[in-house]
Amino acid sequence: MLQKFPAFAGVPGPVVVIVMDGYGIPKHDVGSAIDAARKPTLDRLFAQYPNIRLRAHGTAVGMPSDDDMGNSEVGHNAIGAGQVYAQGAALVANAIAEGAIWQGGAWKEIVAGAKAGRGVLHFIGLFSDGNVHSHIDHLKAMVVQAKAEGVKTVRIHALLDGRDVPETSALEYVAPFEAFLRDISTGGFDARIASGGGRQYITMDRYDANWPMVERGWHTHVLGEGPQFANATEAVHGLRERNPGTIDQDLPEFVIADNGKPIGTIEDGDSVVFYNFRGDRAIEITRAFVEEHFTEFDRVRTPRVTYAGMLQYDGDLQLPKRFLVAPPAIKDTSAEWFSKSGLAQFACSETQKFGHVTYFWNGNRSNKFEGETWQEVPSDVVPFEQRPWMKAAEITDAMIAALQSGQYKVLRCNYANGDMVGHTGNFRAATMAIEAVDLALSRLLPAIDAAGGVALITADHGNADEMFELDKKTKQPAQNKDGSFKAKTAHTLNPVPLILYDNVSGGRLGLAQTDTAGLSSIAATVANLLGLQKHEKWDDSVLTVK
Ligand SMILES: O=C(O)[C@@H](CO)OP(=O)(O)O
Ligand SMILES: [Mn+2]
Ligand SMILES: [Mn+2]
Repeated sequence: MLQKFPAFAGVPGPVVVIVMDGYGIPKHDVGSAIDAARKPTLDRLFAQYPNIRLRAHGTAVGMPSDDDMGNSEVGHNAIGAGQVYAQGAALVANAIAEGAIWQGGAWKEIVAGAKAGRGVLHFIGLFSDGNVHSHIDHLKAMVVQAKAEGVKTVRIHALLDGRDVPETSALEYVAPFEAFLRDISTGGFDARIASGGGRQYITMDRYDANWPMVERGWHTHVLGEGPQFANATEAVHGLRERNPGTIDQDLPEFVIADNGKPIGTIEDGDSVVFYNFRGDRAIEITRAFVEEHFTEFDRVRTPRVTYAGMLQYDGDLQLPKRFLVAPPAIKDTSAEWFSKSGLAQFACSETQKFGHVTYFWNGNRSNKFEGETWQEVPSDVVPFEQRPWMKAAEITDAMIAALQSGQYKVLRCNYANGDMVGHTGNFRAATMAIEAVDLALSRLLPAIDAAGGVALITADHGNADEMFELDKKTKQPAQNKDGSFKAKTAHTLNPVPLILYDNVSGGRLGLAQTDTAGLSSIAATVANLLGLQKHEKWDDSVLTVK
């Protein structure tokens, strides 16, 4: 049990944490869909309620450097755990720098597995330096090491990004990498990109939102089915010609073939490394490779392979069993300790962010703690610029019902809009996304008042706050040749707000802006609002009490 907090007995009603995914505090008003949005509720909150800025990127959320933007995994881990752990990006980079990864049993089995079969090692993963799901430098190091250890053939299945990096930057990664592979393919070693496609079109679905994406990925990588090209550079050019205006993340699949024969189908006895370190978009394809009885789609042919994830993606399900680097051991999360303190908790989001408020929140674990209720609102399967309101209204309905039930003392939800629509690069839709969240808040907050509760309104990282690429030199929005601004689809480095919506303490409660205030300050702040002290492992609360 958490101890009583002497300074404050706790609010009479529930404490609600509202995460506005992808809502950063903009530095530039040009290109900020948040500034452009009409948002009377948020404007009123910023004007009338205590609010501070929280660090949500870089080392404040366990990323290797402060040049790394935040993302949902590290953000929700930090919010839920109240602690900052060195995250996958940092753990893998260190394991490679120190060579520990090559000493691990999993890497040895991957190499031995490939050598015992046809000598083929496949790498599947996100092909960029975004450092949200993966980093291309990790892939490069593994290819070099595989050659050094006598693997004969490497085949890479490259998921084009354009979501964590500029929207049409694929060739900046593909062309130099193909040159590198050509250079290293000497002395009987043969390494090539064998297949690929846009990350939002094949393979990298999450939270069971769109299994046909994964099925397309399987057909591409494993079975070698799809439009054929001579190499990946030509594939990107060719797919762009055939799909004008389509940005990298949405490009269709491609297969590299010699004389009509795919060069990289996955066969019995091969080894396969899925080299993303982040789990949400790695779990479904991993299941397709490792599950004996698999019913999500017809695999047609199921090669017997030695499979490893870069990390273990789900600690409860042990998925996958073989992994190259141990994931952060996230312990003593807020949900665990609120549960041990006998508090009933409610978590809600739509499919696209459901795992964020459950699995990431609870330290990459798919099991509930006692007293937790999770509610998923099914997401639409559409390009979200076409429906920027997404499921904000339905999430709000579910939250209001949970509040009215009187059953829950701690509630949390995530509104996906600012992020998912921000990733489309569509400025007008992103302003509507923020307006949808504002409207949702205007309905949710009165229900919190009626329950005698308070809310902490925050975000996990920025996105809609910068919808244009900034020129690297001038730091001003970059322009296309025709004078239009270059759309930006990635997250930002901006801080996020923390607003304390409190109509119950009579002005006793406030928030302290400290230099270290970050997403990991939220768990302790929630505890204090509940009249409890923080767990000793959690970072300090930012609540002030008069
Ligand atoms: O869509 C995703 O996978 C990432 C961006 O790569 O966004 P978020 O971290 O907000 O989930
Ligand atoms: Mn997010
Ligand atoms: Mn995002």
